[in-house]
Amino acid sequence: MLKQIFFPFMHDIKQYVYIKDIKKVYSLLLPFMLKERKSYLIMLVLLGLDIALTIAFAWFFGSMTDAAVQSDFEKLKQLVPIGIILVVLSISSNFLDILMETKTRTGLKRDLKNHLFHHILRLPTSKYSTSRSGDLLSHFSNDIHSVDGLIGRSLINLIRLPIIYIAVFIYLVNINWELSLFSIAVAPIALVAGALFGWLLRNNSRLIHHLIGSISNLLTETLQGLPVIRSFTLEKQVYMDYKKKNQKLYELEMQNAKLQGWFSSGGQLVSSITYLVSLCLGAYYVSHNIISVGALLTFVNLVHHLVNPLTGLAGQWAGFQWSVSALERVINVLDAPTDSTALPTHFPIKERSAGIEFKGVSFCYEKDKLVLENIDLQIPPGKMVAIVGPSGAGKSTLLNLLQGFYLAQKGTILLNGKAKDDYTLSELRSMIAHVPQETFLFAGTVKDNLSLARPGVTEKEMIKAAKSADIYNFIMTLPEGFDTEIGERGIKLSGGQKQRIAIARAILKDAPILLLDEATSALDSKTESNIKNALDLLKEGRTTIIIAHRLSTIKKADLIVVMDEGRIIQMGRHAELLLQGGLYKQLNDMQFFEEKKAEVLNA
Ligand SMILES: Nc1ncnc2c1ncn2[C@@H]1O[C@H](COP(=O)(O)OP(=O)(O)OP(=O)(O)O)[C@@H](O)[C@H]1O
Repeated sequence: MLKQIFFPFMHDIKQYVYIKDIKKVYSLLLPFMLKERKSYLIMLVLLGLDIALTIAFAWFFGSMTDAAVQSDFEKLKQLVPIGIILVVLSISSNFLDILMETKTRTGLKRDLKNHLFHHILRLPTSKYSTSRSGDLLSHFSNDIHSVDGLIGRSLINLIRLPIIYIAVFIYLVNINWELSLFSIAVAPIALVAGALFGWLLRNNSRLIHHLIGSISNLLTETLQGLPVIRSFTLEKQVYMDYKKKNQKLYELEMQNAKLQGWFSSGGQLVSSITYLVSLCLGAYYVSHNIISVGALLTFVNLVHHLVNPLTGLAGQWAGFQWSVSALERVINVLDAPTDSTALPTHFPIKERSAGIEFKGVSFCYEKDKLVLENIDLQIPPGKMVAIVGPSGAGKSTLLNLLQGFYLAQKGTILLNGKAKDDYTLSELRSMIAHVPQETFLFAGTVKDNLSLARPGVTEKEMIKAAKSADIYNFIMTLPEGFDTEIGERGIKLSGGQKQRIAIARAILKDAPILLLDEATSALDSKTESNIKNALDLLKEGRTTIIIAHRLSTIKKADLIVVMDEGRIIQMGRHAELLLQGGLYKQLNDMQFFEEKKAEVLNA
């Protein structure tokens, strides 16, 4: 209550100083700073030396002037070597300071980037579906680079400026206390102006960092979706959008520049007035023999160290705010819980196959929107199960849960009788080879993409897998065979060729569980039947779950599971299900009719 009466602005001040945010950013930075503690220690020693040198130089100029005015050549001779020592010390400490500062700053940013990348790689799939890759990229390209205001020179300056202020003030009081008191009269003005400036700049900085993220999103999405942009003639629209955002960024940056300009000019005005008035007052004191000419020179030399720390400190504060607002965005990502503490890596699996069991599994991506409802499914080791059903029935979601991309809200999934969550992510994912609906190939050669399957894939194994996936002959027609570059995301290949390379990659993984999600959807019937034998061979002994819309490909499955609206509505073998009637028979009849129609039309 008393606090409210006597300090009614306390709440605002707290908000304005952002102690909580500063604590938060430094609790993130501290371990990285501690790693660079040796360099920081050297910088602190150099800081002490710098302060001593500042005062020593001022004293030196004053003494030289007095000796010159008094024609004291003996004193001048004594002062020259001191001057040389001061210059050598200053140059050496400056060199070492630049080296140490760069080392801490770049070393810390390197470690922070590694830490962020390590964290992003472990984020759950659900987090990726709510983040945009452009935003994530801008954390590396912009936000971490903006952290300079919290580390390195800026941090040392935040310590240096108040110390130099006090040291210089004490030294000046010894020369003339009236002059010194006048010189610090501007302190409150400079502090208030600096703080206000810092606050304005922080708000602006937030907007700029956010906008840079948004521009990065637009660029990545444009480059990834170029074919769509071209076919829908969206070039002009995208360009206008980009231009608008770029203009906004320009305006915000100009606003920042204006703020800095105003502040810097204000600072200059204050320091010039202080400087001039001290000079006039000093000249008056010299003319009345109160101080010597040398003392006046020392005073004038040092007085800007009384004004500059105040404006300088506020300038550092502004840089500090810029960095805090950038790091806040990084902290938002780092605050998100991860799937595992270690990065998943290849784990050698001995088993040839594995039993899978879904026990009362229910799942929703978004709250209260059930996508899977009470799924009970048992797949003995080495068996092949096909999942069919209309689009959106939840078939791929079942595979997502099995691979631990998402966690079921209810029920358990067992692998070889052991709960899926009791396996490490390395063990779980090494047990499964997955050919997803959308093939993703990396930029690089065919060989690069195939060797991702597992460590130590041999050339012989690669050729065998390529033959099984019916892609070997095609690879041999490429200019450099397996060493041919296939472009970003495999852009130089057709959909079917990409899919066959993905199948070859899954074959090479040699995992006990094989998941094929519409793995042959982009293939023509002839190619599909060519690789059918290979897939049959591959399935042998392994537990296979296959999602297919073309029912002809799954007739031989040990079990066919029919899904609709997140539930299993039918289960059995092909013939049994046809006898049962229901959705499976409807789907089958529809496809039979379509195939017949196509045959008649082609005849
Ligand atoms: N990441 C996600 N976030 C939110 N909802 C999702 C997500 N992925 C899928 N869904 C929703 O979950 C439901 C089931 O999707 P799923 O991909 O499992 O269907 P599917 O049976 O495999 O369909 P298709 O045969 O078309 O591939 C759909 O309604 C879909 O909109």
